[in-house]
Amino acid sequence: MCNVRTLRIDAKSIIDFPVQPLTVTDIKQYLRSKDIPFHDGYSCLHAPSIFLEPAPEGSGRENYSLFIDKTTGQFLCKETLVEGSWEDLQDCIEVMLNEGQKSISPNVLLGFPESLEEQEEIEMEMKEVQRIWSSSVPFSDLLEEEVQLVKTMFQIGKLTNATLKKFGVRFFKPTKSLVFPWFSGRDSGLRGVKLLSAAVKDDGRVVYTEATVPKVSSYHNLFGLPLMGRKDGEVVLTGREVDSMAVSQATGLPSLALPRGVSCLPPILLPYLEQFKKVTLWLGGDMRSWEASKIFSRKLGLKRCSLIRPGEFQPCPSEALAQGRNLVRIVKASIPAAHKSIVSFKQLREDVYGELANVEQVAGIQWSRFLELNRILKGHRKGELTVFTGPTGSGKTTFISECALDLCMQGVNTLWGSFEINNVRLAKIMLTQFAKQRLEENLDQYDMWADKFEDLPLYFMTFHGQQNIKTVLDTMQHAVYLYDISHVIIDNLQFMMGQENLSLDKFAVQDHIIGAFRKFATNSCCHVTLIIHPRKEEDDKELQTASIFGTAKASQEADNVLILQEKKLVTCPGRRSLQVAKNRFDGDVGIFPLEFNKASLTFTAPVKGKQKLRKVAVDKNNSTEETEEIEFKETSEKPVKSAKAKTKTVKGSAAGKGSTKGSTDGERKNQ
Ligand SMILES: Nc1ncnc2c1ncn2[C@@H]1O[C@H](COP(=O)(O)OP(=O)(O)OP(=O)(O)O)[C@@H](O)[C@H]1O
Repeated sequence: MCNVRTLRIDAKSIIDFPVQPLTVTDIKQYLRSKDIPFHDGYSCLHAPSIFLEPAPEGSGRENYSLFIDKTTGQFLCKETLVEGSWEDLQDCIEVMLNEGQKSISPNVLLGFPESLEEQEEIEMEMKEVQRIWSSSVPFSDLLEEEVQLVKTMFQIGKLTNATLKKFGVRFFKPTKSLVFPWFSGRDSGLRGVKLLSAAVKDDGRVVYTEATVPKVSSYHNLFGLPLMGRKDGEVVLTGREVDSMAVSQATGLPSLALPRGVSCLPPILLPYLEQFKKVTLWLGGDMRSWEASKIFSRKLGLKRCSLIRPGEFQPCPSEALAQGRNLVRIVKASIPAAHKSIVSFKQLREDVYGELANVEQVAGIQWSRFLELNRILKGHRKGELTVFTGPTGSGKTTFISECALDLCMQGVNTLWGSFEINNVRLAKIMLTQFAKQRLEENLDQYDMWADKFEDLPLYFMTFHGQQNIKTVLDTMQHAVYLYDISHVIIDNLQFMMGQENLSLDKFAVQDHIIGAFRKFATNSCCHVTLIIHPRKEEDDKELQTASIFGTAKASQEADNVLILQEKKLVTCPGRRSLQVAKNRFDGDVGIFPLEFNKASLTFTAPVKGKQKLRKVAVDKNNSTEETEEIEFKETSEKPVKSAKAKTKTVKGSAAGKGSTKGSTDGERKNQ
């Protein structure tokens, strides 16, 4: 039944996914068959909550607080905060109707027992949230010089104290962090905090780091939510808390910040955005934000979304405020997200300009371990299809694993379809490459590396062996919706061949499958890397594009063709090189040698000596004993580089080992 899971190999990390994908028609038909009224919203259907006593008939107070995601069927009752899968909801409705009731207690699902370990973790996290919050200081309690210093540090000099107060922002002295609270929309209870810290690097750059409690995978704060009025019909969605405050202060418009910026829009947040007839996405000032805003607007419903195109005069909101720009005018100049399929150059002209003016960003994410790939391919771009081949057993999986890991460590949300080797083996390879050392010999470091590894936006399909292409594509689509996946790796294509129509010849089947992946990559704005075996060649011959198994379709459809070349030299048996045989982006092709390191399974240099944990500097004067154990992610330079700070004393705080289950965005939290 379930096809996607995160690394943590336990039942809770599996997402319910029906083999037959759900359609909105199925959901509507079911609700109608049970006489449950509903409205058709933007991303969700709205129905009266079955978890609340129904309002007296004719009172007009019917509470449509149950939101059912039109794509997944996942539901959330905004009043009781009960949430769960479509199957859970159906079960609840059946039980309710069987008992002849008009509502059902939220405890049916709320009471779903978490494991003892999970309960303890949640409790510990909540204590940590409270501890940080109560030892943080409201801006009104800081001396004016301190306020100015903090504002300078975070480049928010133009934000007024009144705005900071309105959004409930505080300052946590021990780590010199801004504290953004996560208040539940329902009862204003504190559910979490995000800490933003600034540090000056040796070269004078200021690097901002973020930490959340609870851990980022279960931190679902739409910052600013308690300030929304029931009647507000318009919102400006930003990628950072400081941006939302800038928009709110300068325009007076309601504004919300996404918890993880441009990296994803978890569907669990969609119900909270249903009330807005107009959503303006102003996610930042670079091309990545622009791409993300186009992708997110699909989830939100294109028709109600307008996008702010980044540019010299339209930076991110906080920068616009700092530069004294007119934010009202920028919001007014936003462009509708809904586009016609035929466009004139007039409509494209700004896009073309954007590409010309931002050559580096358009080239995609840069590999940090494979500089030669950057030189030839220029970067990793969304929506492309890469075909990768190489002799049997030459190290294709091992190489692609490191290549994908490199991108994932930089915030590329990644989904693996490993049909040949199981996920535990694959994760072991990746973890070894991540740690750049043989962990078998350093088991004492396992937890430290596994904790960091778990924070990567990395997901695995649980398929093994031969699979049907439609099921695989449906699962990929589902994962793109849930996790904003932007890179899927399929290892390998041959595992999709066996299930197809046997009356067709195998080349036709393969062509059909390649066509389907191509279409998926383009339509979902997701990079697909497809491993295909080569046809049988003589052993000592180098492979070429024409050596890819099947017809020429694979290389025609691919944007990039990569070949792992193996030189059978007696003197140097492990010698491999990577050939870029096709590059549709700018045509550059080339080949470069790879050095394989058997201990770290990497094709790049392993670390020398023992790995050291990075420490986050603390203010000695202010450091209470429990100040350091907070996990930070750098946000300014490399978006998802996680460095964990270790504590002197505190046990079991949020960043400690196993502090939060690797819970997934789509999972039921049973709050
Ligand atoms: N450059 C290399 N030199 C020597 N051994 C390597 C090299 N790269 C990978 N290996 C080792 O070779 C084995 C096979 O690697 P891998 O599974 O990545 O190959 P593959 O090409 O994906 O295989 P298949 O063709 O079966 O799909 C692994 O044990 C791996 O550690």
